Amino acid sequence: MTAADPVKVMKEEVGKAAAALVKSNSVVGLGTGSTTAYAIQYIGERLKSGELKDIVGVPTSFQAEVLAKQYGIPLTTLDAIAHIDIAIDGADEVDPQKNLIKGGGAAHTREKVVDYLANQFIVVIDAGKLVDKLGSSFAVPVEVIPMAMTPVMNAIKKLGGKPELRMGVRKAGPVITDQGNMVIDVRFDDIPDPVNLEKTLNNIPGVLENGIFVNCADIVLIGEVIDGKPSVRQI
Ligand SMILES: O=C(CO)[C@H](O)[C@H](O)COP(=O)(O)O
Repeated sequence: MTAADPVKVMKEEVGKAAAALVKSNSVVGLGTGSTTAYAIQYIGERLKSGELKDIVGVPTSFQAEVLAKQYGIPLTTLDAIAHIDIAIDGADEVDPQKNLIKGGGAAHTREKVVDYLANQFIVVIDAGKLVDKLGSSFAVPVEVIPMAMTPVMNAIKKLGGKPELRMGVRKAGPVITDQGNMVIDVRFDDIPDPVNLEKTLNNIPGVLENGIFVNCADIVLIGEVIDGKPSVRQI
């Protein structure tokens, strides 16, 4: 028998813990990525068992929509609801102030809309996503409308960033977002002020949204494996 992948174990454990926080009669923002996929699965299982009743989901991506349908979670849109009670979403980096870099799945634009609207935003990560400073291990994803690609890249270089167009895997050419745009991944040697960088990037004409999320996460659930046993702690 092969040993279970510890990162997968952490993701499942933390996804399950987040799903347990969802209450009946609520509107739930459904995030994107492999960790949130477990939360969606367990929300679906709680619905199926009757433990959870009358919830509707707001998906943050095509992936979340497909998974929600697969696990029997009814869906709605932002036009049909007055608020979102809770959103569950992953992250690529989390700093001690609970600022995030998101967008590893190129879904950060819709994720930002849904996660910021939620009364409670729960971030689900494995312990490897914790960093002292944002940008230490992950580039900042920036969604750009295709005709503005070159001027946006030039503007980013002037800010000291190193931009790289995200390319598809098992697809020739760039990654195309759910909105039909492209993603530039930007490495910064240092991000001393994430609040300011988020605004500065979004002010470049042609940028739709970037993956820095500040002052937004309420709870971060962290999946860990300690002495071979999976556990979840929160900050
Ligand atoms: O921001 C995201 C997608 O745009 C994801 O939430 C983030 O990339 C984390 O993904 P995973 O849980 O697969 O590590």
